[in-house]
Amino acid sequence: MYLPSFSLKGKTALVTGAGRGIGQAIAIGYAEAGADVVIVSRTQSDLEKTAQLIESVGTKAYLFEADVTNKDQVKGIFETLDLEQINVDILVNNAGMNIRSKAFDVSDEEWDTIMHTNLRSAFWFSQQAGQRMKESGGGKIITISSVAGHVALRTGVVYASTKAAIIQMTKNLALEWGQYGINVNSIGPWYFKTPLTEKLLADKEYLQDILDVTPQKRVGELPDLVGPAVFLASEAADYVNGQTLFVDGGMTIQGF
Ligand SMILES: NC(=O)C1=CN([C@@H]2O[C@H](COP(=O)(O)OP(=O)(O)OC[C@H]3O[C@@H](n4cnc5c(N)ncnc54)[C@H](O)[C@@H]3O)[C@@H](O)[C@H]2O)C=CC1
Ligand SMILES: C[C@H](O)[C@@H]1OC(=O)[C@H](O)[C@@H]1O
Repeated sequence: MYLPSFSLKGKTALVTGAGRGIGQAIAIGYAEAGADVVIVSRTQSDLEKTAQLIESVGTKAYLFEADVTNKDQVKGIFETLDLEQINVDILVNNAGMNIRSKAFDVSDEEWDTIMHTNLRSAFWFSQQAGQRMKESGGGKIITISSVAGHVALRTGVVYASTKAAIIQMTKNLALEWGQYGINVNSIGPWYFKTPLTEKLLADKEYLQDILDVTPQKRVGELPDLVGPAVFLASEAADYVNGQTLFVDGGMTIQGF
């Protein structure tokens, strides 16, 4: 038999920023693939909506209203999961944000907010989940990067730097943790319509600029991202480690 399983039945996934957008889509997609899902975000009402959608599919949702830039709250999530004997088999570091300032205008506060939200929080969650995965024999860690970590975009140098750092952090964690049966990979999306990008994508000229550099001539639809996220979380990707999978309609190979 050659076809490995793409099912997540019997697994528990933790998804940060699962209250809306890409994180919510991945959380629901994981539930559709059979996983129970620990969902983390700052907004309880968003979490409750996602939980309802997960439970309508028939798996369990565990809600944590938390700020991923607060280390005590991050540690507290894992301490609670330990007490409830809930093992995280799959971690998706998705929470992220952007302030699209020009380089000359970036303030120290903006630098800190973007770096802490996008990069440091992913490292903290990876440390917490990775330690437990090492003890339990393995697991999957997936961090959401961006094409902005691979090619230069006009959407801000700090954000791009966090996304490039995620790509390298993914390689280094895979190097250290592969021996424990932990697969550490990253997904690099191009534009997908979410609250983060809605306003930009509503601007017809901006959207045309995007399509002009996208071989598939469309922005991503959330199922386009959930498929790769399920693949990387499943047994089908057991020998994929340290990689970044760009889900971009061909944008990163666009030449002229
Ligand atoms: N939408 C897009 O076109 C692209 C998005 N991405 C990345 O995908 C990820 C998700 O993006 P979207 O769903 O579009 O964004 P979004 O803004 O729609 O959702 C982000 C989620 O993260 C949560 N979050 C933000 N800061 C947080 C904090 N400090 N603590 C807890 N939760 C926090 C928000 O509450 C929200 O639920 C981000 O890492 C983003 O950089 C990457 C490439 C393209
Ligand atoms: C594609 C990028 O990750 C995305 O584009 C935006 O405008 C967002 O702020 C992100 O940078």
